[in-house]
Amino acid sequence: MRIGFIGCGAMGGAIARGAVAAGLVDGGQMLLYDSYLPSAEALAGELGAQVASGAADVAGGADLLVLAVKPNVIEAVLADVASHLDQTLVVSIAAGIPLARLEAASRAGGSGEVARVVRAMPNLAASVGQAMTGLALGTRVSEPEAEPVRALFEAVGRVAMVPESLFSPFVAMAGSSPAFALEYADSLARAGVAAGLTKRAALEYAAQAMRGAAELLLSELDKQGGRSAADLIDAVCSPGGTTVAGMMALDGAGFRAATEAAVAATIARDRELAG
Ligand SMILES: NC(=O)C1=CN([C@@H]2O[C@H](COP(=O)(O)OP(=O)(O)OC[C@H]3O[C@@H](n4cnc5c(N)ncnc54)[C@H](O)[C@@H]3O)[C@@H](O)[C@H]2O)C=CC1
Ligand SMILES: O=C(O)[C@@H]1CCC=N1
Repeated sequence: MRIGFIGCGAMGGAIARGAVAAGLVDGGQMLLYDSYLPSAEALAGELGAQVASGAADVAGGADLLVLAVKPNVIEAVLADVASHLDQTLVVSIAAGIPLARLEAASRAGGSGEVARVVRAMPNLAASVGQAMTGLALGTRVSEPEAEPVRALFEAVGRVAMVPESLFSPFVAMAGSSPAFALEYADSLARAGVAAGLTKRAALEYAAQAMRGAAELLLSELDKQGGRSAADLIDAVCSPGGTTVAGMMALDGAGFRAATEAAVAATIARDRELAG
């Protein structure tokens, strides 16, 4: 399978690196384009991939084309390459842009036919094989036909089929939430520094604890009748102990309310981008 990327920034790079690291494809099977050439060249140098001379060359030369550009340019980019997509399955990872708009852009730019498009919402952890990706299929793509897309994102993490009507909450849960989690890690570590730890050590302790908590929760969710997050919290909180004191301070400072506000703002912005 030849995979093409238009856009080699944070996410194009993360998915390309993750796919090569997982052994899904060889770097040599990748074709890269970015309007800022040094980005494509740097990624190609790292992965042994080829740099295309233009977006149309990537579109025509790939079985699977990942559009990893910002939401405000994706429709123009798709329209520009639409006449080269006869043999190509397209994946958009743009926040906010619905399949109907992507299909319309491909119809307008091509010969009047709608491209085969899949909408995906991965996250930055694709580069280390730990993304959570939601997928929704366009009108011309069946689940079996979307198998290469599923394989790409399974190589870089977990995958769920998500109804497009739920993409905005999915962005909040999985696309944007790595930033929320990192903000939590940084806040935890800053407090650790105030208590005398070095920032490097505090971040390592916090990150490993977060990884442990995440793996614990996933292992329970993967079991029939596994424990919930609340059950696991109860298992950490010894009666009269340290954790319950910390949990009550989190409640008092509005941790839940702050998290709910972050999710609501993310959903609102995603819907605003959808127009
Ligand atoms: N950053 C993240 O954690 C996530 C981002 N996304 C989505 O991924 C997409 C890309 O985001 P990032 O990688 O963060 O942005 P980025 O700014 O790091 O990368 C975008 C790349 O596209 C290039 N570019 C701009 N216009 C272009 C054009 N006309 N043709 C070819 N290349 C062009 C830029 O030079 C840049 O290298 C966005 O649509 C965003 O909504 C989705 C999930 C997570
Ligand atoms: O902030 C954004 O718009 C993108 C989408 C999800 C993560 N980053």
